Amino acid sequence: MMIHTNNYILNIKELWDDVPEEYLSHKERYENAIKKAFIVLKVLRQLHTGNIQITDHRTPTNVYSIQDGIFRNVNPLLIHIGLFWSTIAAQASTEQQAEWLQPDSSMIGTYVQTELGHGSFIRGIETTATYDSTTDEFILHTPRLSAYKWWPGGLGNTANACLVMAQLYINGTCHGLHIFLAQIRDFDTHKPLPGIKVGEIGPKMGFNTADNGFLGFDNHRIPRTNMLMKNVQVLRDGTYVKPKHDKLTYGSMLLTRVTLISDLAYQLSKAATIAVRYSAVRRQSPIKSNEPERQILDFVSQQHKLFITIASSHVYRVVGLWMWNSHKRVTADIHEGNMGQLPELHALACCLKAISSRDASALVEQCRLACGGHGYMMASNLPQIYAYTTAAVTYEGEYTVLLLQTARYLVKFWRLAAEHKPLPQNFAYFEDYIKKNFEQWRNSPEGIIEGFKAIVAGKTKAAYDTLQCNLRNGREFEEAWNMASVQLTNASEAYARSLLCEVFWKETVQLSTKVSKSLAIVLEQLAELYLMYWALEKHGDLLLYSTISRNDIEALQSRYEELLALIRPNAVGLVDAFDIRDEVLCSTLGAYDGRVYERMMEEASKSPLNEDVVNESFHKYIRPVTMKNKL
Ligand SMILES: CCCCCCCCCC/C=C\CCCCC/C=C/C(=O)SCCNC(=O)CCNC(=O)[C@H](O)C(C)(C)COP(=O)(O)OP(=O)(O)OC[C@H]1O[C@@H](n2cnc3c(N)ncnc32)[C@H](O)[C@@H]1OP(=O)(O)O
Ligand SMILES: Cc1cc2nc3c(=O)[nH]c(=O)nc-3n(C[C@H](O)[C@H](O)[C@H](O)COP(=O)(O)OP(=O)(O)OC[C@H]3O[C@@H](n4cnc5c(N)ncnc54)[C@H](O)[C@@H]3O)c2cc1C
Repeated sequence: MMIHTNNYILNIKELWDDVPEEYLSHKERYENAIKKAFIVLKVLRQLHTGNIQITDHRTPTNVYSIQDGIFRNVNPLLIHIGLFWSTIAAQASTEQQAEWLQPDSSMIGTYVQTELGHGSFIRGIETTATYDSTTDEFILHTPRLSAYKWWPGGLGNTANACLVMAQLYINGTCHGLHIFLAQIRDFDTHKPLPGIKVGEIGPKMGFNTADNGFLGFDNHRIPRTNMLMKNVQVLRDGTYVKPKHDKLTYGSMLLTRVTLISDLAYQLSKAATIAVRYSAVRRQSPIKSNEPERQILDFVSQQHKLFITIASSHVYRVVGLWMWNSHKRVTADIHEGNMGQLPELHALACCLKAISSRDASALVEQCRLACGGHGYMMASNLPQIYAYTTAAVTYEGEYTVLLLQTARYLVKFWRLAAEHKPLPQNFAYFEDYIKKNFEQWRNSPEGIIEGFKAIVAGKTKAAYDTLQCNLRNGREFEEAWNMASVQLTNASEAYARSLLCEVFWKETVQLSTKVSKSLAIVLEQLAELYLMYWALEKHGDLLLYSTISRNDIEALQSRYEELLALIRPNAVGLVDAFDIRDEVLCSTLGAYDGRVYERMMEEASKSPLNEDVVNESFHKYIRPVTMKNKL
């Protein structure tokens, strides 16, 4: 069968709610979401097996993006689809993949890593997998409360299998963290298997249909062949065959961090679409007293809040794709046994995941605030987008922890520079900074990119010098590192921003040669706006570390304001171009037809509190008090 994915899914009636999700209980929400999740899974399986074929050439991304409308919250099978499958595909041996990756598999899985006691510091994970050579099995065990797995999506009620991260023990020796496939529920009855304690962790700020769960093992046995063995093996006699790189086990986190950048770009484009369309419909106060009230989008301060969100969505889409391609390249190298590029990819993924999630949540919130009171309504969908987006600052590597990973990488290169050792081309600017080869400031995108590099060099130097000073004062390295950690994260953040500016600008300039002249102009305006915005935000750093002057900053401010005016006529067109359907936006404020007030009234009429003209609580609680006072 040939289908158009969007039309096909939009026509599956059971996927679309009559009652808004907010009015359901925690339990009803899950049950509603899981019903839909299995309809979506069926479509994905049909696409995978070729039983249905698409005419719109964009799946599974298509299915992925439309699911935001179907669930409004989160697909409880997100981790099954996004992490369980992909981890098996990346880390299981060919034989294991052939067995486990069957399209008609009974396994519904999840990725079980974090524990009550440890999330960031995964070497501290306490769950053990002890090899028993007499039975050729691993014994999974949760030694204490803090070792209970806590958080995995889909674990609470849905999954019957999982990939568990545990400390591998063979003959009393700990070989560190490894991944094991464990069945946790009976495939037929869905009851937890003996030795398994599993449940759901309760309501959260968002992700309330994600079915996050807890899990404990009481000496639960699994076959030896259930350890993921592509990169590392345990042989029948208990011989341990080491991986080529000891962080290959962390590959799923690396991949998800890369993928997340594009997902956050998409969340930003949703928030921008809602806020810009609303700002074109909403009129509030005239600009000149004798004129009619203006669209709020005409207020320059409103443009300042919103156009950076449009631009940032483009930045993260471009940089997300750039990282995706790097990941593909590095993975191919790793297959050939070459691990050389892995540290760089890890360092880039860490800081870009950290900054993209932090930017996205701040900008989504900015869009919500830009919609005034109406942005506070759940029916605007901005609170849900915010709750979803802000979670990404924490999961898959917490913000500060990831920035500190990138800082390790920067400090290594600074040390080389300080010792006058050869540097890779992309860090040649460290040497320039040390030699005080400062470029004359240029008020142009290229000039700003150079300025940002000077900030990276300056902040890395400051952090490095503090580190050295702490060491000279007798501190141990880890303590000295901790004492310098504010400066180290600042250096990492600056590095991420310089990468974002450079990659976005270069990719835009390249893209501009391939599109129409009029489109190229708008794309370059957006890219320039992004660079100017951040140069102005960071003007203090530029004054400290580059050759910028006060006059240059004033000129940047004027150009920035000019760009806001140039982008204004295209603002609605730019968000329309994100091409997000109303069914996915789920917003009274952001629908294509602009019927904001009508939709708000229609949504309000769905409130159960409007079902009775007089709510029964009046008779129970209000009237006895108010009538008594009258007497
Ligand atoms: C309809 C269907 C469509 C389906 C589409 C799916 C699309 C998916 C899109 C995604 C969208 C949404 C996803 C939502 C999912 C939410 C689910 C969330 C899941 C999770 O959160 S899982 C748990 C994640 N946990 C973490 O991330 C923990 C963070 N901590 C760590 O990663 C590490 O511990 C660390 C990075 C802090 C390092 O710790 P440690 O072991 O102590 O190491 P160090 O001593 O610091 O470093 C040692 C050296 O190793 C290097 N290193 C570390 N990590 C890596 C790595 N991953 N790769 C390579 N190298 C690594 C480190 O740099 C050090 O090197 P050095 O010594 O400096 O040379
Ligand atoms: C919505 C959601 C979904 C999730 N889904 C999953 C899942 O499917 N599977 C799974 O396994 N996990 C999942 N997680 C767990 C998630 O990966 C962890 O919460 C995350 O890695 C952060 O770890 P933590 O909670 O232990 O925070 P902590 O590490 O305790 O962080 C708390 C504070 O301590 C600071 N801190 C910690 N260590 C350091 C350090 N070394 N230096 C400086 N500061 C430090 C942090 O910066 C932070 O400010 C999910 C979490 C959320 C919120």
